[in-house]
Amino acid sequence: MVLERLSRNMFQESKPSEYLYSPDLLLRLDFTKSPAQFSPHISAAQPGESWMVVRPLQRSDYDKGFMQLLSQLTSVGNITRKQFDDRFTQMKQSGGYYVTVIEDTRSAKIIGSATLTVEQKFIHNCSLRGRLEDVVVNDTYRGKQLGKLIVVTVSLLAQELGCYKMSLDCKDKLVKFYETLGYILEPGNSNAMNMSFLWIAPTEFSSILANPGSRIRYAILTISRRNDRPALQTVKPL
Ligand SMILES: CC(=O)SCCNC(=O)CCNC(=O)[C@H](O)C(C)(C)COP(=O)(O)OP(=O)(O)OC[C@H]1O[C@@H](n2cnc3c(N)ncnc32)[C@H](O)[C@@H]1OP(=O)(O)O
Repeated sequence: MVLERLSRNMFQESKPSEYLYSPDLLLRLDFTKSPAQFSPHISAAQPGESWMVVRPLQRSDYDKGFMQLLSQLTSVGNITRKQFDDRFTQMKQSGGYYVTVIEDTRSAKIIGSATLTVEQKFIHNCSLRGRLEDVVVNDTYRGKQLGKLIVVTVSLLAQELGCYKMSLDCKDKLVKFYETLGYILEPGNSNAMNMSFLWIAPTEFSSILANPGSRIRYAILTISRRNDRPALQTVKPL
C-alpha cells in the first residue's frame, strides 16, 4: 500500500522527467534502522502529508526552484538551464551522486534537499564511503522534521548501497542535530580541514577586473585556465 502510494507519487507527473538515480532505491529504506526520533513517525515512503514526496532529483527540478533552494545554503551563482542540464548528465553518467529532494507537489516546488556522494575505495576490501553534502530545507518549512527526514533518507541510502561509513562537515551549532540522527564526533578524529581554491565565474571575473578591489580585497597574481574557465590560481591579500 505504502509502496504503491510512493510509486504513484513518483510517477504521477503530467510530463515525466528523468531521475538522477532509480527511485526504487528509496522504496527499500527501512527507517526503523535509524536512531532518529520522529514525532509523528514519518519516512521517505510516508512523509506525513499527501502533498509531499521524497524522491531523487529530476532534470525538471531546475523549474521547481531547486537552485533557489540551494541558495539558502550557500552561494550558487547564476546557473543557466544548460549548465544545470550538463551537470545533471555528468552526475548521472559518473554514478555515485544521489541528490535527493523533497517536493511540495501543491506548488511544484523543491523544499528540501540533501546529497549523498559515494566514493569508491581500494582500502577495506574495495569499500564504499558515503559523504553527506548540501543539506537544506526551505526556510518557511523548517522545524517540521524535514531536515531529519532528508538526512535520514540519504544516510539509510548510503547503508543500502553498501557504504561502510558516512561522513559530513558542519558548523558547531548543527552538531547536536546530526548527533540525534546517529552521527558521532569521534574524539581525536573530528577535525574538518580545508584548503580553499577560489574559483570564479567568467562574469564575476570581468567585474572584478573592471572594479579592482570593489568586492574582493585580493590582488590577482596569476591566472590559469581550468575546464576552460578563467580561475584565480594565486591570490594575495592587499
Ligand atoms: C552536511 C551539511 O550540508 S551541513 C549544512 C546544513 N544546512 C544548513 O545549515 C542550511 C540552513 N539550514 C537548514 O536548511 C535547516 O535549518 C536544517 C536542514 C539544518 C534543519 O532543517 P529543519 O527542517 O528545520 O530540521 P528539523 O525540523 O528536522 O529539526 C530537527 C531538530 O534539529 C534542530 N535544529 C534544526 N536546525 C537547527 C539549527 N540550525 N541549529 C540547531 N538546531 C537545529 C531542531 O530544533 C530540531 O530539534 P528537535 O527534534 O529537538 O525539535
